[in-house]
Amino acid sequence: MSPVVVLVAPPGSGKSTIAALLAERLGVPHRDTDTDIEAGAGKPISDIFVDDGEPHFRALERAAIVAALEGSEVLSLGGGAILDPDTRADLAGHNVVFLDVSLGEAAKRVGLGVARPLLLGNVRTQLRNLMEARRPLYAEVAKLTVQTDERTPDEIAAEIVEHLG
Ligand SMILES: Nc1ncnc2c1ncn2[C@@H]1O[C@H](COP(=O)(O)OP(=O)(O)O)[C@@H](O)[C@H]1O
Ligand SMILES: O=C(O)C1=C[C@@H](OP(=O)(O)O)[C@@H](O)[C@H](O)C1
Ligand SMILES: [Mg+2]
Repeated sequence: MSPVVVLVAPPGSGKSTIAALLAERLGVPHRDTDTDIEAGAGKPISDIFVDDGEPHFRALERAAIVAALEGSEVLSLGGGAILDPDTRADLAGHNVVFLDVSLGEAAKRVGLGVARPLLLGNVRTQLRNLMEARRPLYAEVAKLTVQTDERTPDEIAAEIVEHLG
């Protein structure tokens, strides 16, 4: 088995939102590795970062991805999933879509909450650094890139469904 489609991209691009919509349209379940990690750890990602540190979160994330790639859902990953070279290699055989987003739009969408611990402090600066460093990695794993600025989640989901045939 293999996921119907796997969404990768920076925080605020809309991975979790678009994956849920896609799943609804395609009549298959939605799976989000961040949700799986939180369920397994019994606490939110922000607490995992504070209590156990980022390396521990990345280890949980890697395990969640290995398990999810065995499934057949619409899959949304966390923004940093592609930092792991083994994950990038594993994604090679999958239907991976990169949801592209500008810095300004991503910053607007994530807001100032504590749910994304890597963005704490100056959200815009953190996001810019992270997007610059990761852009080549998203592009490397993606079979399709979809622009999300000034488009509704419904429009984006429709474009992806069209490409899936
Ligand atoms: N195309 C879009 N236009 C406007 N807002 C969006 C769009 N896609 C997602 N959002 C909003 O942006 C925020 C982040 O979306 P989310 O799906 O959590 O992103 P990710 O999982 O990539 O971090 C949510 O509040 C969501 O409703
Ligand atoms: O970019 C990252 O490294 C992260 C993105 C988050 O997911 P979203 O991209 O869904 O916000 C979440 O996995 C964690 O806070 C780390
Ligand atoms: Mg998400």
